[in-house]
Amino acid sequence: MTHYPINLDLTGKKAVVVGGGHVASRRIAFLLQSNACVSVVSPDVSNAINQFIENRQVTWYRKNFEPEDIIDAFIVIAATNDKDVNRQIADSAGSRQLVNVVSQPELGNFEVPAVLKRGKLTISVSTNGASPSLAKKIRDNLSDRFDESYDDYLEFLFTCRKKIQESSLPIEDKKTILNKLLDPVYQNPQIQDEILASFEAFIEDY
Ligand SMILES: C[C@@]1(CC(=O)O)C2=NC(=C\c3[nH]c(c(CCC(=O)O)c3CC(=O)O)Cc3[nH]c(c(CC(=O)O)c3CCC(=O)O)/C=C3\N/C(=C\2)[C@@H](CCC(=O)O)[C@]3(C)CC(=O)O)/[C@H]1CCC(=O)O
Ligand SMILES: NC(=O)c1ccc[n+]([C@@H]2O[C@H](COP(=O)([O-])OP(=O)(O)OC[C@H]3O[C@@H](n4cnc5c(N)ncnc54)[C@H](O)[C@@H]3O)[C@@H](O)[C@H]2O)c1
Repeated sequence: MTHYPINLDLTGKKAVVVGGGHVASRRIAFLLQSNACVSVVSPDVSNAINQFIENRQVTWYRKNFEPEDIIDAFIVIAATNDKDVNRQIADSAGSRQLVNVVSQPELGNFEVPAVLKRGKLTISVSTNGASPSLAKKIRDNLSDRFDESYDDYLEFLFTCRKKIQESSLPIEDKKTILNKLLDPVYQNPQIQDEILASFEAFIEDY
């Protein structure tokens, strides 16, 4: 079996995380970064989750799981340390809900990759459950190669691409310029500023 990789827009979508431990904390942090509307159902929560609750970023239902907790959720994370409860969560979900089961991934319909974010750049690494530790190691190795300067570089490329698309250049020239901008020289912030300051002159050179 092989999985279909996608990047979901979760803005304003209801996410319910069941369990308040280590894995739940990781899931919640990422769901919040994705602008989901997050609730947690658990008798206790980690310090990290408690901080989110105090900041009113997450709603806490301090209780054990019951099937009605996930009725209107778009995305459900079964992250308790009780396999029977995780199975019950998966069984309670409807066929149109996204469900991730952290202890028995085959009971859900998606798995979570190891992720490196640099602004608009997302690098996701998955081993389809063969070795989550390898996914994490590869992600960590890539973090030096794609350092924080990529945040600004991606913004620069995004701005340039919009300008190039709006221009009346022939499609082949547009592609040529877009590819030129991938030369490492354009990762230099000073050069990026210079190009943006006189963009018309820059595209005329090509
Ligand atoms: C990548 C990452 C993303 C994240 O979770 O955020 C992730 N697991 C991470 C780490 C990790 N997980 C585990 C260890 C201990 C070592 C080990 O057991 O190997 C470590 C290492 C560590 O913690 O250092 C234990 C573990 N994991 C799963 C099971 C159940 C099973 O395999 O059946 C068990 C046994 C539990 C038990 O003992 O009961 C299952 C899954 N874990 C996945 C993702 C999905 C497949 C991804 C893939 O293969 O690429 C999948 C299938 C389902 C899912 O979770 O969606 C995250 C690192 C990212 C980060 O740190 O940012
Ligand atoms: N997918 C992964 O990346 C990964 C990594 C490590 C472990 N795991 C698996 O995930 C499970 C959870 O790991 P963890 O480190 O977060 O565990 P944990 O012990 O830190 O947290 C478990 C949480 O589940 C809550 N809980 C227990 N029963 C509940 C119920 N009936 N209703 C609601 N909440 C309930 C507990 O109160 C606790 O907050 C592990 O048991 C293991 O099987 C998965």
